[in-house]
Amino acid sequence: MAKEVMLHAVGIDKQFGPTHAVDHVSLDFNKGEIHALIGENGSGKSTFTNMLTGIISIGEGTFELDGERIEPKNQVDANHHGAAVIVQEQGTLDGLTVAENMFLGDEDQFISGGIKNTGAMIKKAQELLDSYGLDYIKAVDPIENYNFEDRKLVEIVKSTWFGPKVLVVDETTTALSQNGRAELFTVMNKVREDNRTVIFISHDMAEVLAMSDTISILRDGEFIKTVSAKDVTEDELKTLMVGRQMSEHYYREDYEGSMAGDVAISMKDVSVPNQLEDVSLDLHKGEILGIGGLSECGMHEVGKALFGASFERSGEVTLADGTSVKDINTAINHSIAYASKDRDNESLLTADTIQDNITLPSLRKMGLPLSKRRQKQFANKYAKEMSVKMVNTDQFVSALSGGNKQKVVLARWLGAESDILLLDSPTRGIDIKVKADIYALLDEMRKQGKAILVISEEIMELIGMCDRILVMKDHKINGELERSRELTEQDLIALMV
Ligand SMILES: Nc1ncnc2c1ncn2[C@@H]1O[C@H](COP(=O)(O)OP(=O)(O)OP(=O)(O)O)[C@@H](O)[C@H]1O
Repeated sequence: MAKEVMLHAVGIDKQFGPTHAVDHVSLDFNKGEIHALIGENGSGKSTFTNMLTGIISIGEGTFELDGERIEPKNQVDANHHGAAVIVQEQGTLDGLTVAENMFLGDEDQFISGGIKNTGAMIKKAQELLDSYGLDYIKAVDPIENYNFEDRKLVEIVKSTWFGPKVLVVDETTTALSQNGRAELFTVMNKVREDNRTVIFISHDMAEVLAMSDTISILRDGEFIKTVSAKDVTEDELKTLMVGRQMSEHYYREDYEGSMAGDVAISMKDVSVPNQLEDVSLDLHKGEILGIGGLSECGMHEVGKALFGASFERSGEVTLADGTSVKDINTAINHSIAYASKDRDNESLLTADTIQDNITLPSLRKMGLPLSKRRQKQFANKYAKEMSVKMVNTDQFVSALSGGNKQKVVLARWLGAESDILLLDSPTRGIDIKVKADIYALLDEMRKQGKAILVISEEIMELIGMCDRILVMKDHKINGELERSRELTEQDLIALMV
């Protein structure tokens, strides 16, 4: 039976100054399907869907949703027309409760006689959270009480409870752990079963093939092709995205024992309330140490604790020379790099330029007086090394695509020539081509004797890149696995649950 079209996009176009982000794209999305939109970083995926969901205005072209032409003025307006989005970065606002975030712009339903019935709003929000199995999240709490993943789960409820006709899931999976992903996939499948539509943006080709019915490819803002998921392989998709054949190599290929040297940094009996309980570990020079686990296991706090960025930390973090790392300043002064999972809030100065972001921890090294020309050369060198897709380094970081922001974070620490790298979700939102480059870079740094910690939700990344993997459960280390050809996803999962 021929499928009915849910969303008919004709000649959709957007330019940002010299950047032609979306170039006259015409595309149909059917009812009852999960339709993946794939392409390299900066290929225009988010710009296309942001026009549909009211985050930015439409440059040119028309969207017809279920027979109605829509031109959303903002996200709330888009919701009212049946288009919703779960964004790549933080989609909830500080300073509001969970309930207020869920009904932001839609509070009218709780107002009668000019008075807002807050109790009714909290009750409805809690009922919705409970119905998604998220009863541990309290509608009445300030949203700041919750971590990045929980806030994403709130956003999933916020974006779907009213049954949107089209739901955009923009590179959300990599912000979630295994159980968070399962929750998201349940929601996506439900949208499909209800004969509505999901537009699914992801850089994980295995996930794209497993989840979607149809796949459309964008390259440099242009529409390339739509294929049926059952007729295409991962390699064919990669070739379509990149425009040339990709090499087979991806992860490290050596399995002959680790080259690990002396301990570079260690943590002993470190506890952080509700996050870590008596965690001890050694990170050696010349090794990549992986940390994995399910959400709430505390793994993201390990990076923060080592970087001196935890609140209320007890226990010791010590460098090889005996220095105790108690705060961020000490960490930076001793050449420690840290990339947070919450990129926009904790890793980047989004209101500053690419140059400022890249040079920040290296300014002292450049010496006084600070030469503008040197700073520019420095930023250019490392932005180029990470293939940041940009107009130039004077561009604001806020104007970059998600994956390109992540490249700026990595360019900064590459430039700082840090000896210890603490990388939380280092390839989050990064396309396959750059991912391969980052893996090669990590391997090179390891060979140079740098100590590298990789905290990751990507089990294959941990298996493929790490010399050792510590698996966490309930805020403690639950087991250690050595690098081996025989290691499987199941070995890690068994220690996570
Ligand atoms: N507000 C903006 N101002 C200037 N340029 C922008 C802006 N938003 C996006 N761009 C540019 O438009 C292009 C497309 O970006 P977009 O975010 O749509 O890519 P994407 O395919 O979603 O990438 P990613 O996979 O990294 O999320 C990029 O070159 C980006 O730098």
